[in-house]
Amino acid sequence: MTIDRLFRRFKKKSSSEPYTPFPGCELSCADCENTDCTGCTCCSCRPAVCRAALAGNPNVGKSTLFNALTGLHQHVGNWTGKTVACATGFCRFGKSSFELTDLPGTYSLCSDSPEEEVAREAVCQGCFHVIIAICDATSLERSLALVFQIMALTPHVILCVNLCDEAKKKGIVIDFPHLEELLGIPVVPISAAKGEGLDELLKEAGKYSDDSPEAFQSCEAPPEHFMQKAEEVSRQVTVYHRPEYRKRDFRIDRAVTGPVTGTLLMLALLFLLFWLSLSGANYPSQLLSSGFGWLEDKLYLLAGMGHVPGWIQGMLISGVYKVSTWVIAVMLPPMAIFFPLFTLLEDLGYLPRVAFNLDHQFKKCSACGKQALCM
Ligand SMILES: Nc1nc2c(ncn2[C@@H]2O[C@H](COP(=O)(O)OP(=O)(O)OP(=O)(O)O)[C@@H](O)[C@H]2O)c(=O)[nH]1
Ligand SMILES: [Mg+2]
Repeated sequence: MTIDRLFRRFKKKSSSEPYTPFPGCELSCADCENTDCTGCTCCSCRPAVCRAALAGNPNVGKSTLFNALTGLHQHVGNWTGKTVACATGFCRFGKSSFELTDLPGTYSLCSDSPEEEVAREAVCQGCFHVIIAICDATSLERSLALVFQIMALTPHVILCVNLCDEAKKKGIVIDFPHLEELLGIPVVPISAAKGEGLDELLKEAGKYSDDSPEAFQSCEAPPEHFMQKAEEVSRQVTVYHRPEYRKRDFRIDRAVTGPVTGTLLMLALLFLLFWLSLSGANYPSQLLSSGFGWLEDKLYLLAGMGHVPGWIQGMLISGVYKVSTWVIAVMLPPMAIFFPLFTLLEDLGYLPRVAFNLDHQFKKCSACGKQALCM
């Protein structure tokens, strides 16, 4: 997709000043109107780039926001731990240019898993003008703990409350002005998947571009201290209009992660998935192979009419054609069944529960439950 098409696409979403993704350009001038400044000669001044980090718990939509703003394609999915290394992208909003860094999700700045260390190092290095701390509107109490940890290190924090569309669906109402008052930092509600609230977020972030980044010490306070504060603040600003939604979620969660019910359900679902992929694939496989067989006869007929030498017919039709179509007929149907079903389970949020259920067993082999999803 060309920059112009991207520009037009993003322009449509934005009501006032558009944000414009552009490829890696360190030397973007705030006054330069070019969307791609690579090799631009009019930028004689130093770049006015606001470096912002997207930090937050796993699965709160950091990469979704990063992709929406930069036009890049970071891996997005409904389970935790997809982003394991920092990714950088650029975008522009009005006269401000932004260098955005998508960090791996972390629950705390004191954690010691490799990807969480990457996030901690990035935040503490102090190379960002502002940290955009992303929270999940549907579970504010959990996500706010990390925000408090970041706030203990730097005042340059914006709280971005994502998944507001989901919260609305579940009848969760958050008093954002009160939250802003309690925290003393800007709070911007967004829905990254729908591209809502992104203008306001960039407007807030742009205000920090003149501040100079500074390095911080890693946080020393115990995470429990921040968790308590997070619960308190969340209780004061959140109203649940449909508590039955929460209760139903809890009940389902308890069933799918329970030691007995969770394991039985997981085995049954995995069995069903493989059975559907293998048995269900037989019919389309047969159909494909008879179709390819019919085409093979026609190809031989055509080759005979064209007086193609027998050894070339054998090499091309019995060799290349037959082998490739055989592989397609055997491999394509199971994949066409397995991957959409797997994606459905992912979107339903079941895969993180599988990772949770298998974590204990995987730990015994010095691995972790998340690795089960790749197997
Ligand atoms: N409904 C809704 N879903 C969203 C929104 N933002 C993100 N999601 C979904 O939330 C899930 C997680 O999004 P990611 O962007 O992968 O989350 P992440 O924070 O980068 O996760 P990690 O890289 O694992 O830390 C995906 O299934 C997204 O489609 C939103 O605003 N609304
Ligand atoms: Mg991510």
